[in-house]
Amino acid sequence: MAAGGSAARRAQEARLQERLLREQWRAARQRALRWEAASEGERRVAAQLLVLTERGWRLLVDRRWPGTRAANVDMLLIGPGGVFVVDVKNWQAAPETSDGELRAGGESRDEHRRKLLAVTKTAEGAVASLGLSPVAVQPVMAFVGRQVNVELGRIRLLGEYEIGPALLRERTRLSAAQVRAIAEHLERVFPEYEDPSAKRSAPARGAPTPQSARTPQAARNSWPPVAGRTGQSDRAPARTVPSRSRPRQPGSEPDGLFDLDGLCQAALDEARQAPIEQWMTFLHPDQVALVRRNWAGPARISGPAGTGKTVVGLHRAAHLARHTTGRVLYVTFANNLPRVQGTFLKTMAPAVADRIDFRSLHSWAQEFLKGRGVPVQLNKARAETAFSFAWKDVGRDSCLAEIDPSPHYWHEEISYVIKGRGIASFEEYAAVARRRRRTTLRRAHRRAVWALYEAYESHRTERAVHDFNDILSLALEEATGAGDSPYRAVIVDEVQDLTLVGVRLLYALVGDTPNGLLLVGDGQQAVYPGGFRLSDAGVDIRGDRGQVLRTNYRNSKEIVDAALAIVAEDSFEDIDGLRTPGRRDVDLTYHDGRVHRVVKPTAAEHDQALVAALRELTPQERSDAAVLCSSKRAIDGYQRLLTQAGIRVCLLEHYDGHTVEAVKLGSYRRAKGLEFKRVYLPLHDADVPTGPESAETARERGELARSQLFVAMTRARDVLWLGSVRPR
Ligand SMILES: Nc1ncnc2c1ncn2[C@@H]1O[C@H](COP(=O)(O)OP(=O)(O)OP(=O)(O)O)[C@@H](O)[C@H]1O
Repeated sequence: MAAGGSAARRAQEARLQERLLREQWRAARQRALRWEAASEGERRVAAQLLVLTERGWRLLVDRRWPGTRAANVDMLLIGPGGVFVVDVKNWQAAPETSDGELRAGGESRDEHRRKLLAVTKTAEGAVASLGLSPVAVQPVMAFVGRQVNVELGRIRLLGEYEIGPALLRERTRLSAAQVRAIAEHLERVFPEYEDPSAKRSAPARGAPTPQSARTPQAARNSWPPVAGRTGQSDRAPARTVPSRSRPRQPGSEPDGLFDLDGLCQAALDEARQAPIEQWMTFLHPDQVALVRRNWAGPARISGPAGTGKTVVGLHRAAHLARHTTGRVLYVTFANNLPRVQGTFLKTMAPAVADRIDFRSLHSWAQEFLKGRGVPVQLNKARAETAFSFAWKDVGRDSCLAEIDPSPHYWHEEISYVIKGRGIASFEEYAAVARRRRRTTLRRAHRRAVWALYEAYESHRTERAVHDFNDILSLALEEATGAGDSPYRAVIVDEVQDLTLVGVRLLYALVGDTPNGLLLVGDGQQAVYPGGFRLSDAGVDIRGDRGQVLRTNYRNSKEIVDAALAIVAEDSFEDIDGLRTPGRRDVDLTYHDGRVHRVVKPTAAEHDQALVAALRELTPQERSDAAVLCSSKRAIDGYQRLLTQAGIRVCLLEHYDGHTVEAVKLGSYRRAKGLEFKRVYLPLHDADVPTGPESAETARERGELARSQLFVAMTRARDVLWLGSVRPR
């Protein structure tokens, strides 16, 4: 559509929004004015919130705080944006926040903050029993006659006129059915309050029941949330900031009760926002229990693909940030995943997002070293040159070439076994169990590898450069015994992809402190060579500190079966040392996904079929689709092909979790931890050996290729497109 056309459409939408809001506002105002059951302050705030009930929200007013004899909760508001516990304040003096404390008129009012947090906890407990994540429950203090919009820890302080727009602007977390179910549950848990000292007057006839201001179904449904595009949260990052509260300017309030402009703007913002993924809010009660569990030391969550490990990890991060004052590090091996996870967490738990660092291990280690004044000269290309020289000098003509003439295998041996494990002497290397390495190396071979390693180190230091392993080793040295860790807790996602030195480094940051280290991952999804056992790192996980998730929430049986068929013969050793068969049992909950196999006689026809399949999709469907490839060359080729075909592409390395109207394109490895409604794997079987491999190194490479393909296949929720070329 032309720019002018879309501007006209937007203006028309805005006019329509405004007209409908005006009608809803008039209806709500009439009801609020007739409603005599509440105090003046509550009535004024409720008047603001009643307009939300026209848009699918449910308002419970003046409820008894369960477990107390006489305490009440002013309001519980349940809507598409989540559950809000609202405490109304009609104070003479403006609220102030300083050093995390609530004050007014120069005096501490912190008991009000503590009470609101306590009652919020009760509400969290109530919704947790429905499988709703506690992070969806937010405490709000509403100030009558004030203009204020600040945060005090996780509490939002909002003025009478800000509260409606602010809550309306919240992203959609709950469906209409969920809102209904939660409201009904909370209505039971928080019964109507009866003031023991004075009975309040009943509402006027014809007015809605004040304790549960419901609207007729038709009216509530007249404003279903509209799926929009931006996916951006426009809330400021959560922090405690000085109060900017000031009395409302006379004349700035339209008609005394409502800020119609604010509501209109909020409604438009809401319409532009994409619906939040359901999974960010909902957890199974078993998952809620893990999120809240108190662990006396390091803990681990494992389980097959799609079983909610990351979801639990993210909620756990939010939970820890909420219940401690320190920072939380959420770390993975891959570069792009932390950006995506950070975006999800910000939407899910904005109040604590600024206390959780989402980082890839190497970028974090580099920054850590920089902060400590340790010079780092990371240079991948020059380090690789150093290895090429070393191979030429001492590798190429050694006994290693008999096992595998490709320098690549021996480069991996140095990276993942010697340097990845921090091995410092030949004797140590000679004795080490080379986890997940298939070749049998006799002492003479190990000597040759060690000579190659020493030559590499000498060429590397001559060039004064570091490789990625050096960064981790330097950081480990720096962190060991430093005693002043910047983190209260560390959560490691996809832990199976780390090297032993990487795990030791993260362990050094928090040690055995309670709730300090949480390792999340699945050995079957290892996409890098080599490996380690937790015991090698000295991490002791015992009893209930090792948890296994078994319900796959992502893939249908057809997709899981196709993926498991690839790795069925590959048993694997996980980081606890347990050997597990490739074909694992998993409980399935999702039934709609299907596998679409496309076999063509030539590469050109195969690629045409891919383009045709992508062209069939609507723009919305394309933004939920990913084309994944096993090599960089294939990615470059498909990027050209799709772009020429007029299909917009977003490389996975640029994807940050916000919705983009483009097909995602990237490698199997970069797709780790992500998921898409449609996954397209062109030439998926081209590089994957299926028969028995004779050479040990080929066997190892085959296993790794199958693991990577397995990871790529299990990213698919609704459609898994598998392309192959088989000449006739
Ligand atoms: N209790 C739940 N109810 C519904 N969906 C859920 C639940 N828990 C997780 N999910 C969904 O299941 C999918 C997989 O979750 P998640 O990515 O956390 O799994 P994972 O175990 O980390 O997967 P992988 O190891 O394959 O990366 C996500 O779409 C998530 O939203």
